Amino acid sequence: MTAPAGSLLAATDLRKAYGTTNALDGAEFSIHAGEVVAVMGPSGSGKSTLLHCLAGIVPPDSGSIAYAGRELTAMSDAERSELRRTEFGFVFQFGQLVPELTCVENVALPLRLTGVKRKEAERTALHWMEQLQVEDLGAKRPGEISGGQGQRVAVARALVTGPRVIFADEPTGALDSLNGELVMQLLTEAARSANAAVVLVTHETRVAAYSDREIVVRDGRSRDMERIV
Ligand SMILES: Nc1ncnc2c1ncn2[C@@H]1O[C@H](COP(=O)(O)OP(=O)(O)OP(=O)(O)O)[C@@H](O)[C@H]1O
Repeated sequence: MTAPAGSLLAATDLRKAYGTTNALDGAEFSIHAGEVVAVMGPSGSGKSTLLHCLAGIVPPDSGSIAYAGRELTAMSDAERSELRRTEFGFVFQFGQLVPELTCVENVALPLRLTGVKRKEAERTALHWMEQLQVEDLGAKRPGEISGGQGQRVAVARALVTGPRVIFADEPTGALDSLNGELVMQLLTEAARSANAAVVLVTHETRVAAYSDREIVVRDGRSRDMERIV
C-alpha cells in the first residue's frame, strides 16, 4: 500500500515486536500539514509505539514511514535526531520541564540548543508563552506552577522551533478535565495558527474531540473512524 497523496507524514504496514508481543502488527497512519489526528484505543493496543515509530524514536521492524517525501527508516540515527530537533515538537504526560530552569528558559531551551542567542530565543519563547496564556510565569520554576500551567509551558516549548509536526502523548493525562480542555484548546489553536500537524495519543473521547480525525488502534492495527457528529 502507498501513502495517501499530499500527506506530510505517512506510515504503511508498520510492524514492531517486543519479544513475543506484537506491539504493531501492520499499522497504517497518515496526516496532512495543519491537521490534528487523534490516536485512540485501549491500553496496550500500540498507540505509544506507533507515535514513537512515527517520530523516529523507535525503529519499526518493518514497514515504511515517509516524512515530507523522505523515508525515515532509511535515515541514519544522526539524521533522525536532526529531524526530531528541527521539524518535530513533543509534549508528554508530565515531567518534561527542566526543574532548575525558569519557565521562559525552559521554553527557549530548544532554540538555545540550536545556537540561537539568549535574547532572541527568549523573545520567541515569550511569543509562544503568550499564545498558551502563560506569559506571566516566565520567571517561575516548574516546581512553582500548577500541572495545567506546566503543560501549557511544555506546549509552548514544543512549538518554539516552528515544528511541522507536534507529537503529543496523553498531554492531558495528568490534568483534571477543565485544565485538560484548556490545554487542548490552546494546543490545537496554536498548532493550527502555525500550520503544524498534531499527532495526539489519548484514550479520552473528550480530548479526541479536539481533533479533525480519529484513528483507533487495536492489537497493533489501526483503522480510521468516521466522526459521529
Ligand atoms: N519497551 C518495551 N518493551 C517491551 N514491551 C513493550 C515496550 N513498549 C511497549 N511494549 C508492549 O507493547 C504493547 C503496546 O504498548 P504501547 O505502549 O504502545 O500501548 P498503548 O496503547 O500506548 O498503551 P497505554 O494506553 O497503556 O499507554 C504492550 O503490550 C506493551 O506492553
